[in-house]
Amino acid sequence: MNTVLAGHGLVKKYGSTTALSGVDVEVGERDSLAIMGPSGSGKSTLLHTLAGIVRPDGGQVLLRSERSETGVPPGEGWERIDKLGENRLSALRRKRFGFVFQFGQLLPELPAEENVALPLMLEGMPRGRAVERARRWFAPLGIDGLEKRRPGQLSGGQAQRVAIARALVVEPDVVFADEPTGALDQTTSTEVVRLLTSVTREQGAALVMVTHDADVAAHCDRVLQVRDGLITHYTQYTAA
Ligand SMILES: Nc1ncnc2c1ncn2[C@@H]1O[C@H](COP(=O)(O)OP(=O)(O)OP(=O)(O)O)[C@@H](O)[C@H]1O
Repeated sequence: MNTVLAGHGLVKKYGSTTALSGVDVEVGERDSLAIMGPSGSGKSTLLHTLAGIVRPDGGQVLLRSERSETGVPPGEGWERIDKLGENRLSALRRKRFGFVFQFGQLLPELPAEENVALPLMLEGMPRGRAVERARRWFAPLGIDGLEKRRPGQLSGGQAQRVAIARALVVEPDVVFADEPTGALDQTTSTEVVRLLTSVTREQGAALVMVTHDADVAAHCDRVLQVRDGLITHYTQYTAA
């Protein structure tokens, strides 16, 4: 596996609650990892720690450095993202990570194409170019023709596809998905997770997904079970 993101010995405490008790986890290019476990077991804390949203109390989060033009990572090859200052961390999150949540969290007043273009505009790309780039994602995600619709005019499954397009538009190294199918029926959920895993893989990105649904998790290469802040089980579906 060509590792892109790794957490080593991750510990996170909230007062007297230990949400993570020393977790080791890695994801690689084109790799998809599902995180499962009972409510309160530490799944979201693990995803947020890997994504640089929650800072761990112990351990390290390492992200492979961006490749230079020669293809060789500069410096030592890894960024300790748990040690970065807030400004660098949020810039890195915008550029190198994509996020999909349970409810797409699309901006209701903007048409779908502008919702997808938003991360590019935040990076300073002019609106016209960003929207043109955003439109390219609609056909691969099976939502062409819906570019001008506002989120309120989309079904739950269509809105999640727009959210997936928005996560991928920056060509991130890692896509984080927190219960991306939690609000969808079984059939739509299967369609959405199939797209999420296949398009992420085609982009060469890694996928880290929290889900309660074993059928959804089975679309990932590996499934990790968390209980009381510890990994209790790994299932490998395909050779990494
Ligand atoms: N911001 C916080 N402040 C205090 N305690 C927290 C905070 N976030 C999480 N916790 C606690 O840490 C533990 C792990 O929470 P986490 O949200 O990671 O679990 P989860 O497995 O994602 O749960 P669920 O499936 O219910 O979303 C729980 O006991 C939770 O109450």
